[in-house]
Amino acid sequence: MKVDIISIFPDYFAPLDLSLIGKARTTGTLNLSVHDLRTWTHDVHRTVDDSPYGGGPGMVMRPEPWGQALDAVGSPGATLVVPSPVGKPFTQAGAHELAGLDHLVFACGRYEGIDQRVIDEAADRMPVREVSLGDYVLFGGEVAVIVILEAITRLLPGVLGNADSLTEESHAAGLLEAPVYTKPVSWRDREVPDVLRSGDHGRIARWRRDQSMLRTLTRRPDMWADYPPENLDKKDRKA
Ligand SMILES: Oc1ccccc1-c1ccno1
Repeated sequence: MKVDIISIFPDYFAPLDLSLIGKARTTGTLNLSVHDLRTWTHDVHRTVDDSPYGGGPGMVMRPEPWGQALDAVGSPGATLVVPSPVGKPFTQAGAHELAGLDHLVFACGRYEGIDQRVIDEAADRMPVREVSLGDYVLFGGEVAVIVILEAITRLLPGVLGNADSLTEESHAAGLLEAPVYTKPVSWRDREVPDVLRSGDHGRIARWRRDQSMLRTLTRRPDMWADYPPENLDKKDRKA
């Protein structure tokens, strides 16, 4: 997968040299390039913002640098991803959708945002996805891109050592994952549930499923409401 990130703070992405994303870059699974938006400014001050038409607080990112940056970085198969407070909520399903694409271009907005014409003009020549990480406001899109890119990269073939992790994790099957335990069996007078030490794999699987459903029902009633009833055994329907 080819990924380009455009930002006025390219150094924000130094962490993407680390851990499994760094390994994905080394192996070629992820072909990642980070670009400084100011590359496409031509004034002595390398200006990327200006005051908003109609007045109001703060500054707006100018369209010219963004237009030239997207011209330079884009490709016929590119999808523009713009983290934004007004975007569609980003979900695991969205991560899977983006992970299946060939080329992602991430635009990191700052200040009060990017001139709307940049998004509109881009949408005339490529798919555009405005995505929100949640109902809160950040300084800019850089942190959101790191989150989105991590969610995508772990879905790419060969990145996770054990692909089974992807099928049992939270949100993978529409449920929150069950609690996990490891050694020691007793810690500060708290014991690992006996069922997990029983060796009875059928019983363990049932216990984990029950725990997943209970967690989802109690912590995410919104997810529980969407959980397909056909996925529930008769025993569960009474829950
Ligand atoms: O608050 C933001 C500012 C810039 C870019 C993205 C965001 C945001 C907030 C929530 N999800 O994305």
